[in-house]
Amino acid sequence: MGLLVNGEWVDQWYDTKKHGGEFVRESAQLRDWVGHQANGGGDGGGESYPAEKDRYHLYVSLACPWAHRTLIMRKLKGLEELIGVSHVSPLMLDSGWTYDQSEDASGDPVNHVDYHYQLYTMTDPAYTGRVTVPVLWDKQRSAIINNESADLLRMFNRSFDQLTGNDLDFYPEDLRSVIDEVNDDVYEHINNGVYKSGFATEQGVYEKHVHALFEALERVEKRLGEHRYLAGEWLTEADIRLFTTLIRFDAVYYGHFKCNLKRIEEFPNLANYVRELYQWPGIAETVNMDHIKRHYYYSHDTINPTRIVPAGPLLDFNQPHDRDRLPGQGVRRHV
Ligand SMILES: N[C@@H](CCC(=O)N[C@@H](CS)C(=O)NCC(=O)O)C(=O)O
Repeated sequence: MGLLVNGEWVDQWYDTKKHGGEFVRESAQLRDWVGHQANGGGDGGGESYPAEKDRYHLYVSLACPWAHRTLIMRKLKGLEELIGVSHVSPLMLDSGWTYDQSEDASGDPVNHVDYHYQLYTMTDPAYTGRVTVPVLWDKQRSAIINNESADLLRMFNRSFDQLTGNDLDFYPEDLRSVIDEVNDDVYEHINNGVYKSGFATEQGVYEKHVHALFEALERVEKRLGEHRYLAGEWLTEADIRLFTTLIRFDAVYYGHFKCNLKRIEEFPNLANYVRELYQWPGIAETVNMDHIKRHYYYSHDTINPTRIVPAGPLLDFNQPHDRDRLPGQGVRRHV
C-alpha cells in the first residue's frame, strides 16, 4: 500500500496520526468527462471528450466497493461491448494494485502495465497522490480521463446512450434532489463510514464513526420500510451506491473493520433489499466474494497481521426476498 510522490512510488500506510487517529479520504484528482457535463455531471472544471466505441477502458478491483459501482452501471447500461475492463489482483501489497495474473488479476491488454500506479504516471509523470481504482482510461490520449466513481456512474448513465440505444435512467431529473440527499448521507456515514471506523487508530475516533454508521443504517432501514428503493418506487444510482457496501458488510466490515453492532442480516428491510438487488438481472455476476474477502483480510496487515482470511460467514443472497410487498416500477427511462 502506498502512493505516488512526484511520480515516484512510496510504500506507506495511511497517515492517521496526522489527523488524530482519523482516516481521511483524499479527493479524486482526475476529473475530465466523457460526453456533456450538463447531464448530471462534472463540476465544470474538466475537459469533455466524445463518447466513442472502444475508446475507453475501465480498470477496477473486484474487491473495491467504489469500483464495483461502475461495474454494475456498465452492465446495466449495456456498455460491455463499448468499454473493456481489466481487474487488478485482490492483493494490494507493497507495490499497490497489480495486474499480476498469477495472483488472479486479469492482466492489462491495453497498456501492458504490471502496476496500477503506472497508469497514473503515464497520465502525469509527476503525479502526487493516492493511486486508486476505478479509473477510466482514454486510449486515444493515453491518459486517465477520470478516477472518481461517482462521476463515472453519471457518464455511464447518459453519455453513451446514442451508441447503445439504452435509455435506462438511474439519475432522473425529478428525483435528483432526493438522490443527492440520500447519497450524501450514505457516502458520509455508510460507504465511507465503514472505512472511517475500520481504519481509525484511536478508540474514541472508532467509536464516534461506528455509532454514526449504525445510526445511518437505521435511517436507511426505516426508509426502506416505507419505500421499495431509496428514492421511492424507482431503482436509481443511490441504490447501486448503497448496495456495494451492504453486500460486503457481513463478510468483511462486520469483522475486519469492527462494524459489529449488528449484521445486515439482522435489519429486516436491508437484508431483503440487498437480496433483491443481488438478484437483479446482471448484478450477481459483478459480485466476487473471493476477491472481496481476500483483498481486505490479506492486504491490510496493519489490521490483520496474520493475513488469515476467515472461512465464514455463510451467506446466501439468493434466498427469497419480500420486497414485492412495496410498490416498485423498476428503472426509469429517459424522456
Ligand atoms: N473517490 C474514489 C475512491 C476510490 C478508492 O478509494 N479506491 C480504493 C479501493 S476500495 C483504492 O484504490 N485505494 C488505494 C489507496 O487508497 O491507496 C472513488 O470513489 O472512485
